[in-house]
Amino acid sequence: MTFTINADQPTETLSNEIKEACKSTGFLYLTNTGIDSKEVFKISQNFFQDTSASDKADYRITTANEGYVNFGDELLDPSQPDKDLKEAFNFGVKSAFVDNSQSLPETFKGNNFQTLKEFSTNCYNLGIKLLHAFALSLDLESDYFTKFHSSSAPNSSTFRMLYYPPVEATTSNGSLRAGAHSDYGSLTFLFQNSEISGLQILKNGVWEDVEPVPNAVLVNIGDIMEFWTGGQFKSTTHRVVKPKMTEQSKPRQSLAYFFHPDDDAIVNAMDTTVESIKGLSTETSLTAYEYLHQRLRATYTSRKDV
Ligand SMILES: O=C(O)CCC(=O)C(=O)O
Ligand SMILES: [Fe+2]
Repeated sequence: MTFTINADQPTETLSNEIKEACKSTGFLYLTNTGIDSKEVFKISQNFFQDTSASDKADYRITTANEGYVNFGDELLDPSQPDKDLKEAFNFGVKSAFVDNSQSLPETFKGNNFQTLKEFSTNCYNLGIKLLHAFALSLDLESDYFTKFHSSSAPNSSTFRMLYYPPVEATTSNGSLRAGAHSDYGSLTFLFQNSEISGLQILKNGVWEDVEPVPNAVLVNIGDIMEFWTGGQFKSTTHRVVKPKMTEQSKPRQSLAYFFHPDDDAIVNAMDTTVESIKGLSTETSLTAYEYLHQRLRATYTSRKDV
């Protein structure tokens, strides 16, 4: 993982710099994003560590993919025998922060709500800047992608807090904190608490460590963007393994912002010589909503909510 790029530069230059990263692994670190995640990490830590199991259960994940994912609930890679070693909380970006319709635990209300909402808005704005840069790097009109990412239309963008408890505090035999998967949307921003290792990407059949870079935001391309660009941008498989022995007494925390197109956006693969991308014919024309649910169904045959 060698790409570390300064976000604070004109979109035209940014587009030149990110092009190679998007076409090779689809993973890159962005520095100087201006997004401060410190408070959000604290809010997340308080929720996972100080909320009772029964209070958490009141907000159990819904069929709309919003709410609390209990430890042992999720299996990102269904070929694995053991569930992921993690807890999570999903905010539907539109329902939590635009419509105020997602029911939230007390700890996410008041000032904390404002902090979370601002963080989510900052991620959205950075996402728009990157989508402009993506379009320019492919010699397209600069609004080619952004016009399908309005902040208010129905969309599946999700802000997710992740909490991986200390390994020694769990009794599971599982070895993966997050099973191998690729993300589904346009792009993902991942904020990590920098001292805990474990994230890996699959490159040419080999798992490679992605070491955290302090104060940088990890960006990765999602499946829908890979399809949209006719396979030019890569949505790479990744996972989170248990950390080094010396770090196993500490939890890993991360914050993921999954940026998706509007549900009704029609996604067609650009001119391409590739016949299919991740099992889907490039002749197919789908809405972003249909695409997402097709991918979810293919990956999570055991999930009831799709
Ligand atoms: O927690 C992490 O570092 C990665 C999580 C991830 O890849 C995901 O939730 O999609
Ligand atoms: Fe992921």
